[in-house]
Amino acid sequence: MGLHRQPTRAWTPAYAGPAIELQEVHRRYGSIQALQPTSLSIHRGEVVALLGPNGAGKSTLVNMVLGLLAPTGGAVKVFGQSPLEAAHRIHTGAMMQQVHLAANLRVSELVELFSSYYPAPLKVADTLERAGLTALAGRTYRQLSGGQRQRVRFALALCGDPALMVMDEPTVALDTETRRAFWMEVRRLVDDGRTVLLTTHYLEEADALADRILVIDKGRLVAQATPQELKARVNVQHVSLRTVLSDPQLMAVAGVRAVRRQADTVHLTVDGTAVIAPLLYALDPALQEFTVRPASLEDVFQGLHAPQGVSA
Ligand SMILES: Nc1ncnc2c1ncn2[C@@H]1O[C@H](COP(=O)(O)OP(=O)(O)OP(=O)(O)O)[C@@H](O)[C@H]1O
Repeated sequence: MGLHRQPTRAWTPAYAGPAIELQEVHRRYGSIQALQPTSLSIHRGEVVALLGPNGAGKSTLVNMVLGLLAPTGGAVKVFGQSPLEAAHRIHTGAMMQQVHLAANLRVSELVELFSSYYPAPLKVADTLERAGLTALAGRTYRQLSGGQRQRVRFALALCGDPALMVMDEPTVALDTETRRAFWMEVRRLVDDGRTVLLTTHYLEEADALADRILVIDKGRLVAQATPQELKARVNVQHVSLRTVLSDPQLMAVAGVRAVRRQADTVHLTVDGTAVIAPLLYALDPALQEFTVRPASLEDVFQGLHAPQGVSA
């Protein structure tokens, strides 16, 4: 309902500058340059998604923001302080992929325990509610499913009432419904001025959540844009079908940019805004196995590396 939400502003750091600032930050592991020199600024109250494939450098960047990893060079500032100092001052909450928690403790006990580490935690009942754990409060951690455990990790990151929430692939194994509920909760985090930095493989997630998407590939920041700007750059959809139509006939259909065949299936790259099904059915009423897939992360990278867009 939101009516009972408290304006929990006691944590707001006095510093008025950006929540996160990276200046020429880079990180090397031996001969591997995991992150090229990168400069960026994340403002307070912003939700920023770090999007990129496996090994792109997302966790490296996030770990440096959390002070878990030192940069090889450059400066990281969180609320104008060193990341460790910011974490120490309880400005930062971290939801990481791997955490080991006492399996025999109940959910409510875990939240109480973690809350006790902080000087001004949220009320345990509020934390449970915001993480969707109220009904599971009496279960032990051992009894929880993977998705439910993820919600516990979210609760433990939130319970200290941080100004900045950093989340590494927070929804990776969640079903669609739980993922959407989680997105709403993240939007709620920023309602009262929190800043959110999260990593994801899912374009859809970045689209639903982020004010700004940072695309990272092979350790390089290759784009910074709003979801709208990014999608406009990859304005394609993918259509598959079985049809008697020839390649020239398909290419002549409005919106079709490219045709590719794989065994009996035809794959079309189509303008993102085109409504193509009626046109194809008019030409081949017997067509089969028509499926549409929206633009993927793959397309984002293709679009970024080929500014002219997809061509036949
Ligand atoms: N401790 C380490 N020692 C050596 N190389 C590492 C180490 N950690 C990461 N790397 C390398 O640095 C690069 C970036 O890794 P990073 O974990 O930041 O990527 P990521 O974008 O988070 O990937 P994923 O989506 O798979 O989690 C990769 O090439 C990875 O193999």
